[in-house]
Amino acid sequence: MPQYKLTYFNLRGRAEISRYLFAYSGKKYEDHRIEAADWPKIKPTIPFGKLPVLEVDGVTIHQSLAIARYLARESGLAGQTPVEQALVDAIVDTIADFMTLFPWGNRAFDDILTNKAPELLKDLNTFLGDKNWLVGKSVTWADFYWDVCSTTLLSHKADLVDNYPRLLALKDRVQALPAIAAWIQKRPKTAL
Ligand SMILES: N[C@@H](CCC(=O)N[C@@H](CS)C(=O)NCC(=O)O)C(=O)O
Repeated sequence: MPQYKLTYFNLRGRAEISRYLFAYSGKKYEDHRIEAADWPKIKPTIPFGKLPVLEVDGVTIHQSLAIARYLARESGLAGQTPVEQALVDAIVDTIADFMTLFPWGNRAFDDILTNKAPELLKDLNTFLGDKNWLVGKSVTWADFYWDVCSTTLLSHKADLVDNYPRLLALKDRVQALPAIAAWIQKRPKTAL
């Protein structure tokens, strides 16, 4: 079993999708959380100077979605066929595009949630339809990514998904997976 070390700030943020994947797969890893005050001295030691990074037996992988995709492939959560894998990636990229709209900490945040989120939610809801999972017949990391990102969005606007009970039910389904439920219970409580 490789030695894994995931380094990020003490936030859910861009590392939480990988923490879900570790939790679900049961793989042991070091959940290394650095203090924001220590970042300036750590940054020059990190390839490409951004977090998260995942060290796998001494190899450092950067970019949160590359890390998560790698973990998902390792655990059979990346889709069962090449087409499913492409659809999983497309859904993740769609949600990621939306998340990158946010100037975090800026007042425009509320405008985006009110004016831009409905388009994404409508399309995701249509894509989900009456299926249990976004892609294929079993859970994938696209379902995890929806749960992780929407949890952050809902912490800013609690009624954001109220018009989409199937998307809310999908969150419940993800959070009811025993390994995910156990992780949510024990993870450090952070605002983001
Ligand atoms: N696309 C990259 C973005 C990485 C990124 O912007 N990370 C932020 C934290 S969420 C960071 O390291 N900020 C500190 C800095 O840029 O010095 C990813 O998904 O990993």
